[in-house]
This record gives sequence, structure tokens and C-alpha cells, in this order.
Amino acid sequence: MGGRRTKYKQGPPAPLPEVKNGRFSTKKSGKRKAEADDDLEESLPVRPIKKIKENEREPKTKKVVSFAKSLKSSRKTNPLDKGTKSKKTQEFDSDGWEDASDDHLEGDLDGLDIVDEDDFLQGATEELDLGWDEEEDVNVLPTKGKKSKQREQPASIIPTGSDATSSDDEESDEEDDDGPITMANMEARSREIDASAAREAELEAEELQNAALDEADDSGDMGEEGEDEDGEPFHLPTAEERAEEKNMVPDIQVVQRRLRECVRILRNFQKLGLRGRSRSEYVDQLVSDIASYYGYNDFLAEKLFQLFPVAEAIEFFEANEVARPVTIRTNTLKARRRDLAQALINRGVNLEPIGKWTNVGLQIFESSVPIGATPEYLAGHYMLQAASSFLPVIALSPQPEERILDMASAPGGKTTHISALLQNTGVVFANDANKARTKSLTANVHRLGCKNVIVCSYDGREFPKVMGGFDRVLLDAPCSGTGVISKDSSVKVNKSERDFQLLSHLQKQLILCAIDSVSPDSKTGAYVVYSTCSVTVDENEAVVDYALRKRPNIKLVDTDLGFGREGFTKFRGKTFNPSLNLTRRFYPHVHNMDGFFVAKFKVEKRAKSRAAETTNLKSDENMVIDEDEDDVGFNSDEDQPFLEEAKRRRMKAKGIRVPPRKTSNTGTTTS
Ligand SMILES: C[S@@+](CC[C@H](N)C(=O)[O-])C[C@H]1O[C@@H](n2cnc3c(N)ncnc32)[C@H](O)[C@@H]1O
Repeated sequence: MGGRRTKYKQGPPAPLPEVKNGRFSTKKSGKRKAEADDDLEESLPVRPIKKIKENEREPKTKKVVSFAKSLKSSRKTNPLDKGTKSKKTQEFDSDGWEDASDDHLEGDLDGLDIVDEDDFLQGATEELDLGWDEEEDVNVLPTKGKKSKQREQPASIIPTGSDATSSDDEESDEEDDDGPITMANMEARSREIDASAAREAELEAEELQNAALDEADDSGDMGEEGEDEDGEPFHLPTAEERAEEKNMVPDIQVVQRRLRECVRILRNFQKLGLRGRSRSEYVDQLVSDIASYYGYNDFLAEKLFQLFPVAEAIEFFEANEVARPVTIRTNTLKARRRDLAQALINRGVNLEPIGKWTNVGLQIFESSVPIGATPEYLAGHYMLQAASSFLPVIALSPQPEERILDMASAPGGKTTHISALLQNTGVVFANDANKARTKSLTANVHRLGCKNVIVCSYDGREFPKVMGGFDRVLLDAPCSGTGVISKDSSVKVNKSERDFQLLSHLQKQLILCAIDSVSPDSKTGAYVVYSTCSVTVDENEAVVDYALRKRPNIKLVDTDLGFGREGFTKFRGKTFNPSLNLTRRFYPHVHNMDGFFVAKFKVEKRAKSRAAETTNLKSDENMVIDEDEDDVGFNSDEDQPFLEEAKRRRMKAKGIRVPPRKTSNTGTTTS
């Protein structure tokens, strides 16, 4: 039934061509297509590239030949490779590019630049422990003479399809020769890429059609103990066998084959499921195998698995085994992107613009110098920053002269981006509860020449008591980091259910404080952006939905990002506010960037009466009521009626006698 594109309508999956239709990867670490295709069949690896220690696993077999067949069909066209196979460099100031404008640079800002940190380095991992501090690792790129791992990245970031605006540029028949990129050939290269992308899109359409036909032909009914695609007998272990296997060192070949088979069967369970075995048995087996194959604890494997259709889940787990592209953000306070690109090219850096959605980002493919130690870096002309972490700031869309709060800001990737978009006007309060982390924040602010930033260190929950009345607030919340597993594989095993509860709880507290810190009277703004580098619903939609219920004076608005999957409006029996479809999710396997979530709120004046708010709350029976909703520790007067009403409901439910409602000063009841 088509590939990911047709199924998920999300435009081109990212440059992880390897997992097609739920099949596993054959190419290592995002090799570029041109290279990877050549050795596709010879190099069918059995397991994903592990970031976890090799010695944590048993030696595994290296080949599973049966993967070849499925891979063959997917090698022709991978939309993700569109922008990847060549080292093309696009025209830097293409029309229609969204994001921060370089306009203000015209004339006098040639020297300006914004530097940003890689999001992971800035705190994604820290978030996990809410305060664990990691030094910036700015020398992320290869030392002299060595090739960057990035060389092996396939990788355009959101190159095409419905996710991004496609280019209308003229097509060119010329093949990309991967020759040196110069300022002179950039535009031609860009056109070549577009042409090549169009050709590949056609091929992909053809492939999807073929895949649909293949699937239609796949009418084999397994019946009892059946055979797999290769005619080998397939046995689905019983619960007892599974429990027994858990105590043994897994045979990776067996696990891998079973993974593949379970995916295949679950995609067509009616036809292929073994008689007498339920769908949930297959799912349990699959989740258990995902956990052991990719090295997750069972809890997290299941939690992440639940986010996707079966085959796509495998793509997600596979993508977490592959490093994302190294990207930098031009500091427009100090440099123009084209000048920066030229300077880095002159130093032997192979790069290209990230994509049309940003006019300040550059993707680094390879470098003969460490990108975190070039003279341009030290001079603050750029920030090493994950592409996904541009998104919240683009959504925030700060306007010159505004007063902005970055509530959880260290080490400042987004703060410095905001500062640049303000063109060093207005003021950015860069807050972070972790004082140690504010050191790197301050260092970045200085390096990037941000003169409109004030660094402070409060618990975000102290706002707006500390300070309020902001035009815009960014809450890039502390989170579990499930979107950045490729950077920090420890997340796979160190997160428990309790961690997610605590994080969600903190995020709910913080988001209300962020909202209350905004002035609804702002002439230019009155917006809050909430973001995380996590993909779990607890930390994203559930938090946003909670805020919508607790603050009737806010509404979700379009992030204007132009791509990204819609947030969930329903998830596993929970129904969220329908406007959650305005939020955006970003995934490694779809967008070739870290997993991320972005929501944007407009804050309006508080017009509704308490009574009306409560009525609204009660009127929607389907609304999610979080267990901990009344236990978030947010105890303002304004929340009191809600807390009391919830307490009454809880007591009623438990059969406890409920005291009469208190009356307010005005004589009206509080609920
Ligand atoms: C995702 S990181 C922020 C990354 C940052 N926005 C950037 O782009 O560089 C989350 C930050 O939240 C901070 N943090 C954790 N709990 C907090 C709280 N209660 N109030 C404010 N900041 C908090 C952590 O110290 C961490 O630096």
C-alpha cells in the first residue's frame, strides 16, 4: 500500500532510505545514496548501527539475505536522498525561504552572525535529569585531515514533498559530479538537485505502485505454524517461551527475523496471523524484540512503539541508530550566510543550505577542520545547532523591540537566535534554573555579540512573580530527550514511567507560568511557544491540552513552520482539544532531524468568568483529565476554584461526602 509517503501524507521521509515498508536498514549511518546503492546488496547488515557499547551485545551474525529482496525494491527511489546524493550547494538566498530574514543585513550587517548550540549539547541530555550538566562539545567535527562522519550522512533535511515547499526552479539534465563547490557553481548545483529530486520523485511513485501491487499479491495465509517470506518455518513464541528467552542472551539473528516477520504479519493480520494467536501476542513479541534488538528497556520500547503504525515504528527505531546531520546556524548579527559558507568552503568544509524553511542554516557534510574551532566559530559567526532547534524560534517569530522571555534557555542556542531576529533590539531575558549552565549561556551570548540579552537564573515556576508582561515567551522545556536518542543512547534504558510522570508534571507547571508571563496587551505579540526535544504524548500534547483547559484565555495558533506532522488530537483513548492539530511533530525518520515538538499559543485577555470556564471544562466529557492535574503545585488564587472542584469530583468518585461549595467574596460560588 504505498510507502511512507502515501501512507503518512507527510511528505518525504527523511534520508533514511534503509527502512522501507518496515524493513531494516542496509546502509550504514546514512550513507549517501550514490555510494550506498552500489554496495547495497553486498552489505546487508543485520543490525542497526549501535551506539550502545558493542560489548553489551552478543556477537551477531552479519547477514540476513532475505532482506535483500525487500531492499532491492526500495533502492530505486528514496525521496530522502534527493538532496543527499550530491554535495550540491543551493543558492543561498533563494526566494521564498522562510525563517529569520536576512533583510536587515542589507547594507551594514555583513559582519553580523548568530551562533547557536547544538540542541543536544545545550541540554537535551541534561533535561533527562533536570540539571545534569554537560560541557558543550563544540569540536563536533573531525579533526584535520579526517572526514566527518557526516560524510556518510544521506541527508537533506526535509527535502521535498508535502512537508516542504517544492522548488519551481528549472530542471537540468546535468548529473551532479560532486566536484568542488564554489560560489560560482552553487546556483547550477541547486538546479541540478531540484531536477534530480524530481526524477527521483517519479521513480518513487513508480516504486510505491509496485509495492502496492506486491502487497496485493501477498495473499499467503499462514494458518497454523506458518512460513516466513523466505519459506522458512516461523514460530511465534508463547508467553512462557518469551519469558524464558528474556533470561537468555538473545540470538540476534532469530530476533531480527522475528521482528521482520511480526511486522509483516501485523500489517496484514487478518490474512497472515496464525490461527489461535491474537494480534496482541504479535505486538508483545514485536515490542519485546524491538527492546532487545535496539537496546531499549521494555517500558520505553513500548511507549515509543505506540506512537506509530507498526512498520513506521521500525523506521523510527532505525533512525535513532543513525546520527543526524551536523548543522550550524549563521549568526546574522555578525555574518551573512553566503559569506560564512564561502569562508568555510575555503577552509575545506563541504556544506549546503539546510533547506528552504530556514535562510540561516547550513548542513555540514565533511570538513577538514573542526567546525567547533574555526576562526569563524570563535568570532561568533555561527552556532553549532541542531536543525530542529531552529524551529521553536522560527515559530516564536520575535519582532524587533520586543521584550521576550526564554524561560529555560541554557546554553543559549535559541536565546541567541531570538537575539539575532530582534537585530539586537528589545530585550531577551534568558533564564535557566541551572546556574552552572548559565555559564555556557553567557559565554555564547558574548561570543555571538548579543547585546540585548539579560541572563538570569530562576526556577521557571517563579515567573511571572519574578517578572511578567512579556511580548513573547519561549518555553523550551526540560524533557526526556526521546527525540535525541541518536545523540544520547542512555535514554533508551534510563527512563521509567515515573520519570515521564515527573517531567509531564513539571512541564505543566512551567507552561502555565510561561502563559501567565505574557502580556495579553502586547501590541506586537502575546505569544507563547512551547517546545520539547521529546516525542512522547505525555510531554507534548498532554501538556498543551492541560494548558488549554487551565487557561481559557489562550488558543493554539499555526506555528507557520510549513512542515511537520500534526500533533495528536486523539491518542490511546484520550481525546485532546481538536486544535492540537495546529501543533507540529518532527521525527528523525521523517524529517532527518531530531525528534521535536512545537506548539504556539496566542494569549488573549481574560474575559471569561470562572463559572464559564468551569462549565466549559465540564461540558466536554471526552477531555483528558490527567491524574495529576490537581497536583501540579500551581497554587495561585486563580487556580483555586479548579483545584477545589477537582477535589470534590475525586471525593464524590470515592463515595466521600462532599462539603458544600465555598462562596466567593462576591457571593457567587467558585465553580
Ligand atoms: C531543553 S534545555 C534548554 C535548551 C535551550 N533552550 C537552548 O536552546 O539552548 C532545558 C533547560 O531547562 C532547564 N530547566 C530545568 N528545569 C527548569 C526549571 N524548573 N526552570 C527553568 N529552567 C529549567 C535545564 O537546566 C535546561 O537547561
